[in-house]
Formats: sequence, structure tokens, C-alpha cells
Amino acid sequence: MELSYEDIKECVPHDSLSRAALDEFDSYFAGCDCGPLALCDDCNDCSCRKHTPLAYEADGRLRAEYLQPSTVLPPVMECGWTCGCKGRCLSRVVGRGSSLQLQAFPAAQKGIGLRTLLPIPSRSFVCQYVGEVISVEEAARRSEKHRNDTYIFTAQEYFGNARRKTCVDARKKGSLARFLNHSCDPNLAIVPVRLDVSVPRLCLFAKRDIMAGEELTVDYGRHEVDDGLSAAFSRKVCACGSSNCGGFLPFEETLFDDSIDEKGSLVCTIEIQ
Ligand SMILES: C[S@@+](CC[C@H](N)C(=O)[O-])C[C@H]1O[C@@H](n2cnc3c(N)ncnc32)[C@H](O)[C@@H]1O
Repeated sequence: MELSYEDIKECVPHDSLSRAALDEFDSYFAGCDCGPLALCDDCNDCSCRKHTPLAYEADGRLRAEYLQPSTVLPPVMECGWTCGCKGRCLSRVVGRGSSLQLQAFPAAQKGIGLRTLLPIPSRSFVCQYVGEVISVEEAARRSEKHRNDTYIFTAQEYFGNARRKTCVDARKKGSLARFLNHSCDPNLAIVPVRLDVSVPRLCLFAKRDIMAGEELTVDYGRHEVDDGLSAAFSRKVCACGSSNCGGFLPFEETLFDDSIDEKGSLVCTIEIQ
């Protein structure tokens, strides 16, 4: 595992991205022209809300439907710096950041893990998975190289029949979120959130109330019944300790397949309306 990394606050584009993908980092949404006191909720005429409903409750927590498995959801889009609204806007949660205190700690067989020093209410924004945004081909190359030890998270979003993959590698550049370990019964869920530009931010929200001192975990990918090939394919034994543990880290089961999302990358799949 890789302990030294450059600490960054936001994702950075990598040269492996196409010109069009690089341009997305600088192409800002028009934003709403609401006044500084606007709430930008579903009850006013905010132009941002005409595209997507407000994803948050008044206390800033994500609406429950966004954490339901297998639901088709509208994308989460927040107001950003091109918008006229300011402090009262209810659509600025990731944009405001988090005041939670997170800490890396030794997590036995899992290496380093991440825990919270404060209680976290269910559906609160916890942190962003930041790193280098790399091309699918570069993700395939890197995950082949590091196999049992990857920091790449691939979000797959489906917009009807179109699929968009966003690959974020926190190996060399990242934040404390890079220490999130896998659990088959995780307390965090990953949700792509957009503000300012169309490149999604991979954001982690609490699936339930989390106590101070608890390890923060996420599900790295798909779960399949063990086909007996785990040992032959050198899959890493999962040490999550949950009662429904699948036995092996899910993202490593098809390391020797051809497609990028089966090459050891952590995968989340989201269907968007
Ligand atoms: C994104 S890193 C997480 C941080 C890592 N533990 C570290 O020390 O840097 C992913 C790697 O952590 C380890 N890991 C994560 N969850 C695990 C689990 N449930 N059981 C065993 N190892 C795990 C695996 O080596 C995996 O490739």
C-alpha cells in the first residue's frame, strides 16, 4: 500500500484525458440569477431547479431516495460560483464543505483506515473522493500494475443508454478519503454531485447514523457468489468482519478480464434519469 501522497482538496485532471474531457474542467454552467437571499428550493423559480430537483433537505442532509439501491435518480446538481444566490441557498452542501473531523488509523489486515472523531447523522455529506481524474485506458493500465492495491474509484453513470465513466485515482494525489476501506455492510454511499462543471465529484454520504470513533467504509463494487475460483485468481480476502461478508474484496474478482471496470477498479454504478 502507498502511504505517501500529495494532499489535494479537489480533483485534478490528468494528461491522459482527451481534449474534450480536459475542457470539461473549465466549462462552467451558466448558473441561476437568484438573489443573495434565495433558497433555490423546489418552490421558487430558480433556473438551476428547472433542470434538477433539490437533492437536499432543509438541514442539508441528502434526501432519502438518493440512498435507495437500484433507483433511477435525477443527477445531483448544486448551485455554484456562477449562481447569484449566496449563504441561504439550500443547494450548496458539497460546495460548503464539511466540518467533520476524520482521522487515518491502523486498521489491522486492511492497512490504514479512516474513522470519524465526531458522530455523523444519517444522510450527511462526509467527504469527497479526490484524486487525479484519469482516462479509462490509463485506469486500466494503473490497475493492472497495482492489482491488489488500487486507489482508483470508477463511477459509472447511465443517462438512458449513454454511459459515462469517471475514474479517480488517489494513489499519488488525494485526501484522507483515499484511506476508506471496503465493507460488505458499509456505512457510507457514494453519490456523484455536480457543481460548476459537468465533471462529477464523487461524494460520500452517511447511509445511517455513525458513532464517533467508528471506521468509515464504502462498498467497493459488485458482490457475486464465490465461484470457487477466488484462490486461483489471487483475490484478496476481505477483512471487513460484517455478518454478510462476501469473503473477498469484490473489485478484484475479475482482474484478468478485458474491460476497465473489471480490472481491479472500485466501481459504483448509478442510473440517472
Ligand atoms: C483505497 S485503499 C484503502 C486504504 C488502504 N487500506 C491503505 O492502507 O492505504 C484499498 C486497499 O485497502 C485494502 N482493503 C480495503 N478494504 C479492505 C478489506 N475489507 N479487507 C482487506 N483489505 C482491504 C486493500 O489492500 C485495498 O486494495
